[in-house]
Amino acid sequence: MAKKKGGLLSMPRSIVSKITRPKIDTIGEKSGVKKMTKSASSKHTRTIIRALHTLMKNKALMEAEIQALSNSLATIESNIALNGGLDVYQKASILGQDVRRGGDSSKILVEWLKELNCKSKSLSMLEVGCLSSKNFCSRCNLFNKIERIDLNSQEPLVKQQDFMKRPYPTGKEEEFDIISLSLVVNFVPIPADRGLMLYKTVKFLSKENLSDDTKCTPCLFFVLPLPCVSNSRYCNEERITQIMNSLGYSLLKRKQATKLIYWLWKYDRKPDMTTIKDKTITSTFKKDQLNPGGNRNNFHIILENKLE
Ligand SMILES: C[S@@+](CC[C@H](N)C(=O)[O-])C[C@H]1O[C@@H](n2cnc3c(N)ncnc32)[C@H](O)[C@@H]1O
Repeated sequence: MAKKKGGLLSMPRSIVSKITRPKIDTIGEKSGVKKMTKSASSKHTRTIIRALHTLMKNKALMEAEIQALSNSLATIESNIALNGGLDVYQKASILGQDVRRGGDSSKILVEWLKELNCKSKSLSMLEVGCLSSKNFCSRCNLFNKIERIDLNSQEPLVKQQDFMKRPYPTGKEEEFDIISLSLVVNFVPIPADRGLMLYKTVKFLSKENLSDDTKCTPCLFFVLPLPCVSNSRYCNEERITQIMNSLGYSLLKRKQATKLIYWLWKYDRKPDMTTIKDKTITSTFKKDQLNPGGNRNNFHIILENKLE
């Protein structure tokens, strides 16, 4: 449940707040159980007994909390299953694409690539969160290689793979000119994982043309539902720009539609010039209240200092 390992740090705060520390930490250690003799004072024995009571009370509290959390988890899981899970969600997304935005988002990517004179026909792309191998970019003749992945593949041309667990490239042939993250980052439930996902994109991009202003690759096509930046307490477009800049990206194209926002970001800084050095980024982005107020959502992206 909690990420940090070790002692109280790993417990939910609700539990920790109810836990009282016994005066001695561990029964049976130096404090005297083993050495206890008839001569032990009654004060000393009372301390040991009280400590054990406290530990047992803490244990019972924790077990009750774990049971409650496990019940809540089971309810959430059964609700997900009742709604058909990811599979039904994806089928609804495929059906919903045309109605929602007059075609799939890759149409905008292709328009932009053409506008930017990216007509090489030899581009490679990694499409993360791919629902269909028949979308616009698959029919546009700009790409000579498209690798499509999804957590739950809907067809054989889409590989079932979690981008977060994809091994990093070991050579140029495993890198891509373009990565597409269309409506995927908002799908990731944990804000720090959203940041990690964006960070990981740079690992998979080709480093060729990095500082060549005349080229539009390597680049990232990034799409979010508009309310993620227009109506979130903790995120706005400026924050997205800061995060992307800190990762070495500069904005090439932007389009705001009624429900979605699209960006094309060029990865244009040599690794030694970026803010990422030795797996540490100098700028960190936390859950800062940027737009306080009611009727707002809580979408945000956390970019942590230390990255894998
Ligand atoms: C809302 S759909 C978007 C699909 C499509 N890209 C679009 O723009 O319509 C989000 C998809 O992202 C996929 N996804 C989320 N996290 C992922 C990850 N870590 N690796 C691969 N796919 C992921 C989900 O399985 C889901 O199919």
